[in-house]
Amino acid sequence: MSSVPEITAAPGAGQVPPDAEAVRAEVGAGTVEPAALTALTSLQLLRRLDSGPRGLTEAQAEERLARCGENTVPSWRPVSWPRRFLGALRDPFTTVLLCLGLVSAAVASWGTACVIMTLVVVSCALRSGGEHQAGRAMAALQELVATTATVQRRSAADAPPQLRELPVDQLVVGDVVRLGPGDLVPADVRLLRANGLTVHQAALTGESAPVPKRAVDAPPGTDQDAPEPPHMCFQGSSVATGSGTGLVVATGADTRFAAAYRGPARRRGETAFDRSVHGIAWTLIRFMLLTPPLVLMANAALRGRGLETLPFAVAVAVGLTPEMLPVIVTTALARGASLLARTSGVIVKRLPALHDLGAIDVLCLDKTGTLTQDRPVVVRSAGPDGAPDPDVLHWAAVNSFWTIELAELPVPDALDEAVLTAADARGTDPLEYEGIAALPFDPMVRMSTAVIRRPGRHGTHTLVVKGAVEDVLERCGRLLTGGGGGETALDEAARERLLRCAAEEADGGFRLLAVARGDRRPRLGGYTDGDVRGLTFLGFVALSDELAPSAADALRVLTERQVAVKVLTGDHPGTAARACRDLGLPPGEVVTAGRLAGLEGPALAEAVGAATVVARCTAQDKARIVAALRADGHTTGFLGDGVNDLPALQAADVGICPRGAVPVAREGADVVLAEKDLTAIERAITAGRHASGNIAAYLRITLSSNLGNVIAMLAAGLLLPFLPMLPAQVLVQNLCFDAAQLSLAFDRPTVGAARRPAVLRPRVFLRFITGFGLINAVADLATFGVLAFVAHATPGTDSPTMFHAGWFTENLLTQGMVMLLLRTGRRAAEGRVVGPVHLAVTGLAVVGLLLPVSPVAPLLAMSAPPPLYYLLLSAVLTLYGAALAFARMRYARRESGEGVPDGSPERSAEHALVGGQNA
Ligand SMILES: Nc1ncnc2c1ncn2[C@@H]1O[C@H](COP(=O)(O)OP(=O)(O)OP(=O)(O)O)[C@@H](O)[C@H]1O
Repeated sequence: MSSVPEITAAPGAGQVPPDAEAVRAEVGAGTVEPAALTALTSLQLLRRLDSGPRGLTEAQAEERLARCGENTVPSWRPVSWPRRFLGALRDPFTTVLLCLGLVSAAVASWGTACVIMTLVVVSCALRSGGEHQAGRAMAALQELVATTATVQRRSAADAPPQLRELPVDQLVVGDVVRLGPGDLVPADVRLLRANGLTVHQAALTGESAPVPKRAVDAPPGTDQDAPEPPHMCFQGSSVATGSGTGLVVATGADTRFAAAYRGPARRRGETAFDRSVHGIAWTLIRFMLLTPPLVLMANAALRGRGLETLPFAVAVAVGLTPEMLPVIVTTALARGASLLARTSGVIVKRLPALHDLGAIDVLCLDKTGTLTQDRPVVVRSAGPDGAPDPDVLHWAAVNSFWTIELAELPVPDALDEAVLTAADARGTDPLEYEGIAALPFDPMVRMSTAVIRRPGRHGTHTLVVKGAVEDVLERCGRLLTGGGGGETALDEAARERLLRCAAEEADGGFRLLAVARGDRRPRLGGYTDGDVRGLTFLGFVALSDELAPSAADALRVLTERQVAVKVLTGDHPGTAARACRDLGLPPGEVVTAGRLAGLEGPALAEAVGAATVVARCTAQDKARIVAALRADGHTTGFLGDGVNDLPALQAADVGICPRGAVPVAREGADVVLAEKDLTAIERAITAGRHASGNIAAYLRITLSSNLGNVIAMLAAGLLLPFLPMLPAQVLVQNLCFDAAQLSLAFDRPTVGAARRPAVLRPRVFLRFITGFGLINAVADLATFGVLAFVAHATPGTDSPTMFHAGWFTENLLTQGMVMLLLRTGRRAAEGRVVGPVHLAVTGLAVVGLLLPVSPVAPLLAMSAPPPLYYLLLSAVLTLYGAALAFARMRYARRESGEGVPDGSPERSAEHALVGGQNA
């Protein structure tokens, strides 16, 4: 990796600043012509933008902000309610309903068309209202984790510049900003200074490897005219390594990112949410589209009817539609997310991520700061022979001091701080050397280098290197011997011995830094990674890092909840394995990323499946492993906080980071924890499983009863000389169902609902609802039998109106029973709580029993059935309830594994289905 020591902007000689009006117009418009960005020298550009190397004054910045507006990408501004309503119309269910409405209107079936339109409007209004509310709540939550930029400003023209953290949206053209590892580039920036700076700009160019950047002041015509000029950093990219200072040249809608932005900020491919909820929705839509032709064919074949059955066929398809699904999904997820934020400080930035949290069956996490506290303390330093040697710590501290100093790192690394604290206590003074250049820590090469000049050695530069043992040893050709400063060649045997020695230290749980040094002739150009060769190995510094207090408990609970934990770390395998063992997580086979290098796809997933720890991972290794696990069918979460965690955060179904993570990780994650505390993840996973459980309950209940109704409608359509249900009745019944089913989004789930990953698998799910739908159909058909008997036994009651009323009552009552018996919510054994579902079911029963006997009944073409009907109906309902309870018990038993071998697809299918009902 190349790096260049600081290059400072050269003066823009001979350039006349434009007149003040022109500057104001240009800055006011928030634009500078692209050619000026690359063609002018830094100083010319600073003048052009009426700024300076010391930054803007607060007054200038305020005036520009008022004139140009905030620095936000236009497409990320809040969506208005009417736009949300129109957006809801694009939902696939709504589209199918609209098509069915058009078909009805085309055959002049106005009643059915009106019913369909009412359903569409009600569900779109509820959905867009819910989304609007959820969007506002999410925006408020996201404010809590909003990214800031380090900006250099002055309180007055003659005041000294001060660095301060500012919300990114407050930046204006002409601001001078500082960039450090893990920072998001907050606007389009022309670099004034850079040190070892590399940026990830995949969001703009698709290139995954970090790209080196440097300040360039040469005249135009060189590589600065390239599409990706090396001295420009664009909004949407992030700092991988090094540091820089830059001038903001474009903000908001004028940035290159805003121009290129189309659609969501990142596309991570199909997530667990897409696979389950969307998968089920599309399967249902196929069924809905198939239904009308099937009904037409059945009527033609069995009753010789023609196209006149089309409105009825359409009504049957509408009956299958779970039109409230989007509303329930949004409500359940939004409610879960806001509860989680209130009770645990966990912020879910993307609503479907809450569902995906509930479906996680593999959680990958880094070690440092997650399993450990990331508060390293130096315990000893030793020479190559293992004997204590304070000199090794001395050189490590010289490296830390000068890399922090020269690279202008805004936040020093915890290891550097620990080394400096320990060396300070022993009287090391790095200022006795002169700092020349620095290659800050790069997680790809796993080392940092400081170039210094030692007192009295004018013709020599000394490279002081510290980093991971294997990597530093690779750059060493010699070895320090004894205390007298003698050196010897580093042969293979010595290398093996040193690696063994390091492994022993790591097995003790220590983090290790290897330290090396090498003298060079001074060079004029900048130092690069290629110069770090032929060093002399000085020894090791060992550091301890206490385990995180809550980690052991959280790991145990995660295991109980059937979440497999994988530790993907950049650290030594021994250190990581020891941390796992001490936390009660058996490390199993410990592999290094190097050993997985040649593996891809299923082979990689299998190798990782057998291991708990994968050590010496780079950022790309972590992402590759997460992607392979996902491709293998796992719903994968990734928890990380460092700059080297970003690709994995984006590759996972759910990227999770703590609030203290580097800005780029916070931006890339879907879920932000208040603390880097594993117990918070466990609570978040539980909340996700509860929300998914309620969505699954809605689907189970709605689809089982809808399917039952459709089968009954088909049978009645073939058997009866009149329509089994009129459009107005379909409408009232559906509206009652919809209102009642909303309560499922607020249901309180059982303890058991969180025991295993909540996955909805479309095929298995459909098998489940077919079973329960058939029971419902049998109940409906039995009701028809009862109605026929009552009509026969009670003279004067054989009218369609009595049939309509009788079936209406039965439908609402059976719907209520299904809701009580198939929901995920609290069972009687867990407490006698009257929840929203109980209230909704009571409402359904009241409407079902009273409406047909009320004065409204004639308006809906209903007439009250005789008492005999109610008597017989109670018998039907009792049998129906018993059948439902029995079927559910059987499913629950199969879910707990009786008769189904462990690990069989059928067993996991049952998990998916009855997820959490069995308390
Ligand atoms: N500031 C630093 N200077 C020099 N070497 C470092 C520095 N920080 C880490 N290292 C070395 O690089 C190795 C890998 O560090 P990296 O930051 O990739 O992973 P980590 O923080 O140890 O683990 P995790 O991936 O679990 O957060 C460390 O084991 C250490 O030897």
